[in-house]
Amino acid sequence: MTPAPAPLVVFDLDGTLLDTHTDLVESLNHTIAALGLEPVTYDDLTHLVGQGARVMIERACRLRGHPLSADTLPPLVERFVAHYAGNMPGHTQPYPGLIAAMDLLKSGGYRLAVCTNKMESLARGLLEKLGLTGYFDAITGGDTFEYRKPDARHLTSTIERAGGDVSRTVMVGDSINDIAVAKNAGVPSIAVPFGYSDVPVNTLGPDHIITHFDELTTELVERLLGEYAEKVAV
Ligand SMILES: O=C(O)COP(=O)(O)O
Ligand SMILES: [Mg+2]
Repeated sequence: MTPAPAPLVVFDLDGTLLDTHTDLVESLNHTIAALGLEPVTYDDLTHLVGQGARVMIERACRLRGHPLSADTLPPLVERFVAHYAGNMPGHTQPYPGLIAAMDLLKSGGYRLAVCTNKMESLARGLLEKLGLTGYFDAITGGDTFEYRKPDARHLTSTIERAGGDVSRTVMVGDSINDIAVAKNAGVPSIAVPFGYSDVPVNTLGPDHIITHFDELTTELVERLLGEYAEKVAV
């Protein structure tokens, strides 16, 4: 019998791996200030983040009563990217316990990957600045493929790039896109409650919730993989 492939843990980025909120708010407010719009707040972010910078800017402008037309968006996206990339890593930090959890998973032979709707270049730049790139076998963003979360193919393509196997993968995320992409791809999901969901994460129907990364262990991943395999076999 061939041994089971190494388990793979795929992480969302904004609100899951990294607390990016201060820098997202600052760059977003810098961007919409060009239109004379009032700043948005941290609480607004839960409704704005999830589909990348372009959608975040569109949503923020709509929130401030200024819907955009297609031709006004590109320069604003450029303004956001220049400001955000120019300030990286800014105030952004890994959530507590993340590094220790990733070290433990790696020492257990696990593979790790990032599947984010953030632009791939921004995700890579940020992880690089924080010295985290080396942890991941694959990093894919909202513009890496022609599809993105919650489309199952964003996750399955990430798994493929990371050299993982769908039947040995767990997805960790903070918002509806992450839980939905996991369901769509047929992998178990773990939700974290400290990110940018506009609803309590238990209502998203994840297979498990962790409130701190010290709960993310090889035992937990194996248990979820086993339970999920039993569930789909029924
Ligand atoms: O930047 C976004 O809008 C979403 O990013 P995430 O997929 O890493 O949460
Ligand atoms: Mg997220």
